Order: sequence, then C-alpha cells, then structure tokens
Amino acid sequence: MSSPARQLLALISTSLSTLENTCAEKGFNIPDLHAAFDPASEAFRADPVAGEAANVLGAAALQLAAIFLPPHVSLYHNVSGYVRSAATRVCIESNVTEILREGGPNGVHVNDIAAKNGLDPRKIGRFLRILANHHIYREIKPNVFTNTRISSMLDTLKPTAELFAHPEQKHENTPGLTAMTCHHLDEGYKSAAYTWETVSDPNTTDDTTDSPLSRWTGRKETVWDFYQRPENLDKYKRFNIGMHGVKALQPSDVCLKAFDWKSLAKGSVVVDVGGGLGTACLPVAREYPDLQIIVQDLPTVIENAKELWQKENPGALESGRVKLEAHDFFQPQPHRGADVFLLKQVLHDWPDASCVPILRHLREAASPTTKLVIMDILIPFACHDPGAHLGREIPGAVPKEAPPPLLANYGAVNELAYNADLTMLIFANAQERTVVEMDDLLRRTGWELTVVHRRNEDNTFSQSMEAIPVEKL
Ligand SMILES: C[S@@+](CC[C@H](N)C(=O)[O-])C[C@H]1O[C@@H](n2cnc3c(N)ncnc32)[C@H](O)[C@@H]1O
Repeated sequence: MSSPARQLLALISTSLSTLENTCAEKGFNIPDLHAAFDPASEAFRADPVAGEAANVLGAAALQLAAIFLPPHVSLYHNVSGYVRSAATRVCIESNVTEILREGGPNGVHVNDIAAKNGLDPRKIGRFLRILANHHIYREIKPNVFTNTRISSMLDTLKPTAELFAHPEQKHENTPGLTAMTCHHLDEGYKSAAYTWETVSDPNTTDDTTDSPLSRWTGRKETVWDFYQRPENLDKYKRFNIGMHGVKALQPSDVCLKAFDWKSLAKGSVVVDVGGGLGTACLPVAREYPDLQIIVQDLPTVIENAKELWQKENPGALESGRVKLEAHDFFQPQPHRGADVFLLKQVLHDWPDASCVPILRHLREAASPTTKLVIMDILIPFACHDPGAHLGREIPGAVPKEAPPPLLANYGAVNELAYNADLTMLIFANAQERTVVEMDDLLRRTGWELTVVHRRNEDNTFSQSMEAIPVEKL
C-alpha cells in the first residue's frame, strides 16, 4: 500500500489527465490563474466528468498541503483569518481591483494605487502582499501589483472615476459578488468577533435574536430588524444586490434544474416565498412563460425587486404573469392551493423554532397536490455517511463521497457550505441542516421529504429538495 501522499499524488495525476482530455474533447479551457475572471471559464464545471476531476484535484492538493506544510502554518492559516479578511475589505472598499484593471497587464505601483484611492502606499503594499500569497492579486515586480482570476471577481466593472465620484452607488448595477463580499466583511466580520461570547453565555437562548450579530449591535433584534433600521437600509440594499450576485457562485441553471418545472400544467401557480428580488424565478419565468409566478418578500425588498424586474423582464410584470407581493411569511399564506411553494435560502436564515410557523403556514395553504421545493444547502458529515439514520429510502439523501484517502465530503473544496452554516449562526442563530435535521423539521410541520436532487458537479451547494403534504398536520 503506497503512502497517503503517493495516493494523493496519483489522484492528482489521473484527475488532471481526465480534466485535460475532457476539456480538449468538449472545447473547454483549463482556467488560467493570471487571466481576468470570465464566467465562461467556469463552463467546464457543469460537465460531470470535468467537474468531478476538478473537485478531486482540489481536494487532493489541499490535503497534500496539510501533510507537508508545518502544522503551525496550517493552523495560522485559520487563526489569522481575521488578517486576511481585513486586508480583503481594505482592497475592496478602496477599489483596488478596479484600479488594477484600468492599469492593464503591466500592473500598478502602490504609489499610483495610493494616488487614486488616497490610502498610505506603504500600507497598501502590505495588504496586497498577504493576499498575493494566496493568489488573490499578484506582485509582478516589487510593489507593483496586478489582478488574478480570483481578485478580478471583486470587480464592480465600473470606471474608477465613477466609483470615487459616487461611493454610495458602488454596488448598484454591478454583478453583485462584490456587494456580497462587503456584506460578509462588514456586518458579518464584526458580528463573528462575538461568537464565543454568545455561545458560551448560559443566558443565550435558541431564539433568532440571540445571535452574535445582536450581541455586536447590543440590541435584541433579528437580522431583518437590523436591516430595516433606517441607518442600515444601505446595508440591506447591498445585501440584496449581493444575493443576486450569489448566482455567480452557483451554476447559472441552478433554479431551472431545481424542479421539473415542465411537469406543471399551463397556468400553474408558483409562489416564491421570501423570494428576495425574485432572482430564482427570473430564469423560470423566462423559460416557462405559461406559469403564474408570485414573488413574496418584505415591502422594502419588493420595491427593489420591481426595479430589477422592470429591467430584466418588464413584459412579465405588465402581463401580470409575475406578481411582486409584500407578504410576511409568519402570517397565513394568501395563495391557497398553489402548485409550488418555493423556499430558496429562507429556512437556513431561521432556527427551528422560527421555521416551524413558516412551514406550517405553507402546509395550511397547501392542497393535496402542492409541492414544497426547498433550495438550501444540505450539510454532509466530514466522514463516511452510512445513510441509515433516516429510517427510510429517500432518493439522493446520501451525498456522493470522494475517493479515499480524501475526506468523504471533499473537505475544503466544499468550504462554502460550511461557511454558510456558521454565517447563519452568526447572523441569526440559525443554520444549514443535515438531511436528517431537514427531514425532522419537515415531519414536524406536516410535510414529507420525498427526494433530494443533487448535481454531480456540486455536492453541497445547489441541492434542491421536494416535500409533499402529509395527510394530517
Ligand atoms: C437569504 S434571502 C433569500 C432570498 C431569495 N429566496 C433568494 O434566494 O435569492 C432571505 C429573504 O427572506 C426575506 N425575509 C425575511 N423575513 C421575512 C418575512 N418575515 N417575510 C417575508 N420575507 C422575509 C428577506 O428579506 C430576504 O429577501
């Protein structure tokens, strides 16, 4: 039996050959770390063979690094996360990526970056250099930096003149991922600092107001109360732009593949509950114009949603096929007997005690044929999952496991799922759930989990689940 390091090297070698052959055969390019990010460069990941090869490659490379780096370096990679978060926020808020984009391939000296964003050039170099160690930015000559495929994801794509003239509009009409990173690095980062004080306090309850966020703000409030305070409306808007941008992290057809929309009869009613700007339903409305779609959210979000739909699909609003409706999901659901209730990234915002009334209101409004479609992350264990704990066969319940000696869940390749889980704890005392926890929550609210749809190329981030009403509540 060869050593774990040799086994990992063999996985890297075979996976790279598979990836190269598949890309050559199907006309995909292997990503170039030094090229600006282009969504098309991620197309290969939708191919099951290429996507799996890339996951195995990444997981094996990270595990090899864990073997060969001094353990204190690996440990400090995590312990010093605050340093890298601080450096990343400085670069984003001071528009470094956009300055480097305009500077072109020869890079920009820190003095010239400073001349544009007004920061101390000696400090800029230090922030950029620690990020360059992780291939976020590149130091091509001493104190001269340029973008990489990773840092260019932070690009708002706006001219720097516009960003400096109107900083308050930085995120408007942008791809949105930059807004999401600012949301995490601002209110997320500050709240996270209070996690230990929150979880170790015996007076902390399971209520959503007992989160590290509320300990940071010093108010017993939900994350949504926080966002609706007048002084935080700009943060709420930024968060909603960011949610729209999250689609950049997910396969573009994630909502189209979440459910067999074509199985619905003409005129079927789909209610996107807590639908935000209606991002999930935009492609569904385009692809299935015979569906009646209602996007529900809180009033301020619905106002922002109107702007988005006016731009992206004004015809759907004018014809009445799509309605944008203010509705509080803690109140009875007005659309009784809808064909589909969609809950995308909603349940993960709430602890079980709050999910129960949300799900019960939908159950009370359901007809016997209503389907509940949930799009949330299902958290895999970091070990082999024997799958016996559900007590019945649910197709798709057990995730595909990585080949040994990799961690069964592909380890940090799927880090975003575990990040999201703890982000939910930090903002709302909430969580992403394992399939067992989700099954239990649904049973308690009159639903039965019938199937989990998993995409081959993505084990954790874009599953959807279907549930049907059980006879009695
Ligand atoms: C994580 S976002 C998900 C948005 C959308 N489903 C998506 O995936 O793009 C959660 C949404 O729940 C909404 N929300 C929070 N409390 C609500 C309530 N009581 N009633 C309706 N929507 C609410 C928020 O405004 C936010 O848009």
